Amino acid sequence: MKTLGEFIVEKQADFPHATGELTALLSAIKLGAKIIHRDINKAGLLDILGANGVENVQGEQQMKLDLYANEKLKSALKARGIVAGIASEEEDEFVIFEGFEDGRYVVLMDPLDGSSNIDVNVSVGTIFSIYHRVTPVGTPITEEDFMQPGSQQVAAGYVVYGSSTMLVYTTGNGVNAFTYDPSLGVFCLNQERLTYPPTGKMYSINEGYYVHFPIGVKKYIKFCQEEDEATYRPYTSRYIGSLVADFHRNLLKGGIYLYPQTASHPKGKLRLLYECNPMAFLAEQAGGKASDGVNRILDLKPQTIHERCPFYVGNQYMVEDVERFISDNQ
Ligand SMILES: O=P(O)(O)OC[C@H]1O[C@](O)(COP(=O)(O)O)[C@@H](O)[C@@H]1O
Ligand SMILES: [Mg+2]
Ligand SMILES: [Mg+2]
Repeated sequence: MKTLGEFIVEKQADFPHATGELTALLSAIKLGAKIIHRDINKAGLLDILGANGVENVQGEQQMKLDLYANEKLKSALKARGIVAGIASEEEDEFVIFEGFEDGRYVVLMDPLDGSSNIDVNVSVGTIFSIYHRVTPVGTPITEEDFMQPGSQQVAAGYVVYGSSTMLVYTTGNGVNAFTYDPSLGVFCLNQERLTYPPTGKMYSINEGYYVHFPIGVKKYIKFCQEEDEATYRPYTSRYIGSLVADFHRNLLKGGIYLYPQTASHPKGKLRLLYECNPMAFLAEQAGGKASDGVNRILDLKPQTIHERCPFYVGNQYMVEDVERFISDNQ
């Protein structure tokens, strides 16, 4: 058995100039994940279930669980002194860690993904994305540090709080997956260099918005439902409604996740910086592909912290199929 801590330190040895900072940063995320795991598992007992996720954690002030996750991750990251600031789904603006201008990293995160699923005991997640800052170390960070294309990510990953809690991450050298053992308090390696299976049989999309999808996506959905033995169609439809959980299942079983433009979200719902980019990095590292329907996600140049984009991610050939349907039906 190998723990996540041991694994990270072992991998650090592959980089002779490594300072240990990224190792410490990943440890901070690991700690944040353990805290969130603990409190999500007690959600019912702590009376934090409710229509809009309003909760009262540990007898303290009322806050939503995703805000609580945000605070826990933020303080775990800040305590290490190596992160100069963060951007988060739960923060309107990026946050400067005062006094930590020497930090070389910035972190972007979705502290609790799919949080509406908490109320019904369905898997949720945490997503993180790590960059080297582009402004000089020693100065306050600026928005520029967060407006980097996803191709510049140093590391990215997610934690899925499911029937077990798993942490899956990449530093650009393959995807590694760890399962949390709560009795020991450690994440244990269970798959190194994880890749998509060669064939995918699942498609994941909220078909409730079908009438508003671009025509190419509508035709792709019909394609998924047609019978064709050679290409394993019809595919199976699976949609949890937590990006992390849907992505994780498709990574293990093979499949595609789609979130196109809809009437309520004309640019797509998912956020480029802390949902699409980290998942795209993982997907590519696992031999898959991520696209906005036309462009590679990791090549997009962000304009604002919370910007959204259409998202298609999964087995490479499946993403290419949907891209073809989109381009043929412009
Ligand atoms: O309910 P919809 O429209 O299908 O949206 C589901 C998507 O929205 C999200 O919940 C957005 O994430 P947050 O819960 O972090 O806001 C994704 O996890 C998920 O894939
Ligand atoms: Mg989310
Ligand atoms: Mg969220």
